Amino acid sequence: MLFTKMHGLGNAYVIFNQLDDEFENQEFHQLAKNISDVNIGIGSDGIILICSSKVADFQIRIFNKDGSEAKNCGNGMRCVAKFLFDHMYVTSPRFTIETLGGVGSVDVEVDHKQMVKYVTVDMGAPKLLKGMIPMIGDPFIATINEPHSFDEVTYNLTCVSMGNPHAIMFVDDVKQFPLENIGPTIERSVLFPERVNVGIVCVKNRQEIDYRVWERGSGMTMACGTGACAAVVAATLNEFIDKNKPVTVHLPGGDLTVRWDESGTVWKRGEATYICHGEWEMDTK
Ligand SMILES: N[C@@H](CCC[C@H](N)C(=O)O)C(=O)O
Repeated sequence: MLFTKMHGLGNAYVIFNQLDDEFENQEFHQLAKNISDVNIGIGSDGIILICSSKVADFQIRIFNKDGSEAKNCGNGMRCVAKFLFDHMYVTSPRFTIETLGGVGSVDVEVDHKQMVKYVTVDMGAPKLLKGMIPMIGDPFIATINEPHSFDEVTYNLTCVSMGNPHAIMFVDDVKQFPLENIGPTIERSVLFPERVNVGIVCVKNRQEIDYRVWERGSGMTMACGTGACAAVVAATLNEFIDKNKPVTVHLPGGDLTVRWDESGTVWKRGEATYICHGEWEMDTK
């Protein structure tokens, strides 16, 4: 089966184009675990399948490194948009992609070789109520700077769903904060029945934030597109930054520009990059 490995700011996915060549009888959860493994597979943060859609131009399915299926993937959307436009599955620079979290539109910008360099994704409106995250507690209230204790330490959480759930904390220094240790505890806390992506944010000024993430199902990654959007929404809700102004999000893998506009939509712009193309040997697994 032919694959393309791509990354969005170091958040790497092995992409299988199912438009021309479909997997037969595959157990995708196990496949994602095998492929993502750096020793017995290709090594990635997960896999993405590009499929046809009844409601949008294309559909993607996203599987994390641990085999769990995710509802949305901001970096994956940019990678898939680049793949589809560069390989001429679409000629219009604007098209739509369906995920389990809904339909988003993408706008591509090309370089001098007519290859996609930047992609802007309409990430939709964030969901804030606990019932929509989902998170235990009153389903009709939002979680903004709410104290919760994990491993006997209290952290203030702001929770945002961008199709997938994010718990955001504000810290003084994202590099010094021990996210590797506390991330897995919060991810699997009883507070979050579907687990959660855990992000830390340091606000540099009203146009710039630092962000690091522990991803549900994939662990530490170099970037998370939905997480960067959730971080900007959380920083706005806590009045550190302003709605409708573009914010540069500095991630370990590079920068994204995110804007939460007055209509409620979150826009995200950034790069997508090829790593390699190859063939996955189905028979040997
Ligand atoms: N890295 C992605 C998000 C992938 C899914 C996430 N781990 C989840 O399970 O919700 C992104 O760029 O948004």
